[in-house]
Amino acid sequence: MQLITVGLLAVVLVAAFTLHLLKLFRQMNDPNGLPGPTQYPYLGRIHDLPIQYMWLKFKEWADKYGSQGLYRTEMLGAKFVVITNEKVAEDLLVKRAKYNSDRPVIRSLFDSKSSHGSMEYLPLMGRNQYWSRQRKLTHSYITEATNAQYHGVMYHEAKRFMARLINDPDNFQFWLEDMASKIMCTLTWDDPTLSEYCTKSAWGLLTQMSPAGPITNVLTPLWHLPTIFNPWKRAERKRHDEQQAWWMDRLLEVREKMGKNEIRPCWTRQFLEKGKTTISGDYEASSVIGMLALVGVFTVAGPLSYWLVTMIHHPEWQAAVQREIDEVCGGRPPTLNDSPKLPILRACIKETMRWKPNVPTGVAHETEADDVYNGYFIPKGTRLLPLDWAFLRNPAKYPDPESYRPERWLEPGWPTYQEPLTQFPTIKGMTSFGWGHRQCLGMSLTQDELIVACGSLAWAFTLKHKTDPKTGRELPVPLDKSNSLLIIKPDPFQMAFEPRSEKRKAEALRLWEETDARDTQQRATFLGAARSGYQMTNKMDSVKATPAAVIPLAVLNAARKQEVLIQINRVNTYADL
Ligand code: HEM
Repeated sequence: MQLITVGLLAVVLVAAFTLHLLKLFRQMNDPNGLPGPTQYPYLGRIHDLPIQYMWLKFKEWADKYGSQGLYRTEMLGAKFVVITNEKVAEDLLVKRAKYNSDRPVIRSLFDSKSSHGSMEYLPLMGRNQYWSRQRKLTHSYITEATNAQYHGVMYHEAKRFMARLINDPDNFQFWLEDMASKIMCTLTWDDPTLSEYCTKSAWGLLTQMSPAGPITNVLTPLWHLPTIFNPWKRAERKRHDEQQAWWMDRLLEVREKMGKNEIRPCWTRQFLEKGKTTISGDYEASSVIGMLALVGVFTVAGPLSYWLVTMIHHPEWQAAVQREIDEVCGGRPPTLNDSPKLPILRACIKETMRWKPNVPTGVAHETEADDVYNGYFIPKGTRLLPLDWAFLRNPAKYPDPESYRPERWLEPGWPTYQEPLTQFPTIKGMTSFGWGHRQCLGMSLTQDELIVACGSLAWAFTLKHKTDPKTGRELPVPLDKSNSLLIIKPDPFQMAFEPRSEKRKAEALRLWEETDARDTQQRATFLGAARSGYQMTNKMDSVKATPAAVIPLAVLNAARKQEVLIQINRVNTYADL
């Protein structure tokens, strides 16, 4: 071929590609479409959307383009509609929930939506049969636990938390997460000793699913590199398989203990006792129950950490909460029965969650059908992002939104004030818990746990800046430093937990010794009764003969392990999806 022919061909190709780019550019920036930042072919707006503190950039765009409560953007071909106004969220995610309740794929997880039957992560599942039955099960278990007064577990762990803070205050961040984890492990498997691994496992999954986690969540084509060149896929395979095996081990252990009548009421036992279920088998059961334990760790630890930060920066509100608790509870830590008489505590908790929301970007839904909203076309497959940071900083609803103002929940005249104060403020129904068919199932549990934990902290300690022993200066507690995972928490910082008096310190330690001794005694009595063949008679304690009690356990467990291996292999074959 002559040089001139090659030259001409190159010119034609470049011209064709340029025309194609121009056409794409025009389509992406259609003046009749939703407003939004200028989009560039293929890239969308990936080049200037920071991974760190992504919600701040989304909010900056909201202020510029979101006057109608929503705007559009794209990232490497993925279409987003960012929702910045509660009314629009209500219209799109609640009123049109029927076709706006799917989830987007998370690239760095195998089969995150369970479209191929992995059945593993309820909050990330598409709107499919697994999601539907697992949501029902999760909802009924949490509701039943609430009705059965699970609060005893919270009081017990809050007392352990206080004692740990007295004995080793510098390790407070670990104790805080461990408290949330122990509560979930007790409710799920009746075993608080599992907490450390459960927390580790929870953070592993959270990192893997977050845009700020593996680079393959943003530069998604990298995920498709062959496994041999693909460190992300290999790491995820290891994480995934370990997590699933651990969940299955927990189920098998409970079944084994049930066979010997040695397990107290917990969600896993509840599941195994029930004959009829829509859950397909042990693999799915261990996943839905395991996921329930995990999800209650990283979510509740966020507002609890921000409670510490907030109280240090607002000693006037800390003092108000302490006064209220002292008046209402007469020298003992608050319980949930006191809650109607503790509006200041509830207002400070709610304002902490408004001021420092721990899921600031919100969780994306995905549309399942083309739609037209207020004259704007929203194609099928668009990710709808309810930007919680924007909802909670709406100055019309929250005047002076950048300031911590618990009085907005307590004094008539504020747009958010609601009576009766015995019931309001409540965090239930906050935008932070999401929307429509996908709304969070853990709102009551979160509210109860925060009242018990934050109330106990205010009863026992004054939360303060720590003083640098060398300089005598206060160590800073930053207000705006956090990680950027989907569920955030403040970066590590130092602080002091000053017992409110020697008497209270001694009382906090005594309360822990008392509850610990009682728990040890109850467990021993239960085991003793089980080993002597005594059948528990109350409703929650009646363990019926289960298949595990009939089939030799070793045989059964080997069969179940096989089921896990088969399922894990199936999931591994999704690696190329
Ligand atoms: C401060 C605490 C929490 C916050 C801010 C929070 C927030 C959220 C959000 C934003 C969603 C997604 C909603 C949507 O897609 O519209 C969600 C879903 C979910 N949450 Fe929570 N959550 C919290 C605590 C909990 C707890 C303690 C549990 C359980 C023990 C829990 C269980 C769930 C479950 C199972 C889902 C999935 C629902 C579904 O996809 O159908 N959450 N949560």
